[in-house]
Amino acid sequence: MALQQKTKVVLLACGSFNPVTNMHLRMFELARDHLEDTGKYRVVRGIISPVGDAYKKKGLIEACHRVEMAKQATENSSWITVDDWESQQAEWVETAKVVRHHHSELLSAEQNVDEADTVKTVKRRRVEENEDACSSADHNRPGAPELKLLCGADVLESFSVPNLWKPEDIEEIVGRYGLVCVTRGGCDAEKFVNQSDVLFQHRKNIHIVREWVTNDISATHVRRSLRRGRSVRYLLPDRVLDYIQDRCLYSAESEKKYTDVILAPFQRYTKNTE
Ligand SMILES: Nc1ncnc2c1ncn2[C@@H]1O[C@H](COP(=O)(O)OP(=O)(O)OP(=O)(O)O)[C@@H](O)[C@H]1O
Ligand SMILES: NC(=O)c1ccc[n+]([C@@H]2O[C@H](COP(=O)(O)O)[C@@H](O)[C@H]2O)c1
Repeated sequence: MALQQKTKVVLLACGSFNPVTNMHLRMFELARDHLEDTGKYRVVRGIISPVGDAYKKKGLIEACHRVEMAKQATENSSWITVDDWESQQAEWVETAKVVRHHHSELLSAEQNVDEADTVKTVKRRRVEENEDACSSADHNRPGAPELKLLCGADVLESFSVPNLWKPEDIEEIVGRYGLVCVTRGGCDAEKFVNQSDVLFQHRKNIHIVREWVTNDISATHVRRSLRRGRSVRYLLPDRVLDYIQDRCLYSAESEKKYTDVILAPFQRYTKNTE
């Protein structure tokens, strides 16, 4: 009974995943525990959405590899999946648009279930018409799942970087969908929310998840260690490490990619404000 009243949540993480690390996976587990501890939510799915190549971040290797590594990393997870829609778009896609896309996918999936259920329910009603009223609880459908953006505190703090995010996108993400933010060394997420009027206004929709074990595994650190021939075992799943080593994916050469190229959001917003 109580389980049915909980709001279903799908967590969406957008990022480079260059490459996916154990911390990316842990971020999902921490967020799920945190939301479910409130007693209000049931986290039903996690989605990793690697950014497309057009994001042009320094050292970003091809999306097909980043997607494949994320798939290998989540192979044993019962609830974290990888979606390549964003990575396949020719242009860089704003995160608010990615969230909108996944939200509408969720709603249509839910609608399909509803339609199938309506047919079943009509048939079943004919059989159950004379049955005890208590059995009608069986027809209650839980609401559509909510989609929340999952990120680290560095992404939250990047909201204040000029020309990186559109204010209306931030408002839409925190106001309409919601944000789950995992603390990260060097960032003070609570303070940041308190100092921003728009974030403070939507603070009930911003869930800050504290990672008590300081864990600053970063993809940058992994790439740097790989270039230097240092071990990165246990910082990322073994399958991902094998995938990288089999293809020599990260090198001094790959790190030079997009050097001196302006990051897609800066390019877009700087142009638009001229
Ligand atoms: N150690 C960490 N703690 C909390 N959040 C993290 C951590 N590592 C990554 N994240 C979050 O995971 C998401 C995707 O991250 P991303 O792919 O940019 O990884 P990254 O390690 O920050 O990458 P890079 O080092 O290349 O900048 C982001 O929301 C980021 O904040
Ligand atoms: N305006 C925006 O929507 C905006 C700006 C900067 C980064 N992002 C996203 O945040 C993520 C950040 O990834 P990195 O931390 O690897 O740069 C990416 O998915 C990127 O698309 C979105």
